[in-house]
Amino acid sequence: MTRSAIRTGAALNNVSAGYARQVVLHEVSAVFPAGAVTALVGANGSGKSTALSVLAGIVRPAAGSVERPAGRAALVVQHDAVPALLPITVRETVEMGRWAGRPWRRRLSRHDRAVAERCLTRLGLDQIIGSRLSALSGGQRQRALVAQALAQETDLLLLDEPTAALDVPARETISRTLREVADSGVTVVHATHDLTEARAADHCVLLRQGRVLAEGPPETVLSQDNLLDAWH
Ligand SMILES: Nc1ncnc2c1ncn2[C@@H]1O[C@H](COP(=O)(O)OP(=O)(O)OP(=O)(O)O)[C@@H](O)[C@H]1O
Repeated sequence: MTRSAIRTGAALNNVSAGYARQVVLHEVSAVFPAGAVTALVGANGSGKSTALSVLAGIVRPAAGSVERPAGRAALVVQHDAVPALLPITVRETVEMGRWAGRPWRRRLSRHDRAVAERCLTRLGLDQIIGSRLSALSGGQRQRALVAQALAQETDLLLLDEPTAALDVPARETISRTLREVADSGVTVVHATHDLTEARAADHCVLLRQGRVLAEGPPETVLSQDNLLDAWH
């Protein structure tokens, strides 16, 4: 993606943010292009999840500003952060995506159900729609969570290590879906430790100890020197 082709989908402008006892992000500025997949890369604790939470509006910056599309963002947290014993089925999990931001107890429309159905199929979940979330493997659960996020039909899709510890087919299903969603105009941002995946992104933001070490095309951002810097 050339600089001139970049249309901003979301951006952090000089953002400092963190938690009660700790500032995690220090004056972070980064652009997340619309209609593109951005990989957020960095060592453990470098602030990737915190940056996603700031973009999602869950963590409020102590300083700086956040640009994002109007409406809610969909955030897919790491699947082991979701209580495995939630007594709901795969279908219910995905349909919950249609409840997001709506009045409580409003019935799902035919359109809502059709959208959920499409998302279930897209993530290859047709055979297990009636299964309890608690009965699924990590990869199946992750695909259900991605389908739930897609069902929200947002312009900003954020995912925290969506393919970590998944087998190759599950990883490919999710990566292909993220690509298709970005091609439809959505701003997709995923945190990843997988450099192959990061290199397949359109844009890359490399964090080191809560600061942006490099931003731009993956082939330049993920240079040997930058990677050494980021991990030391
Ligand atoms: N909810 C929270 N409350 C307090 N501190 C937190 C919280 N979430 C993260 N932190 C702290 O913020 C720092 C950055 O963590 P963060 O999860 O953003 O990094 P990360 O790059 O996503 O790490 P990883 O690759 O391990 O997932 C860490 O020191 C962590 O302990």
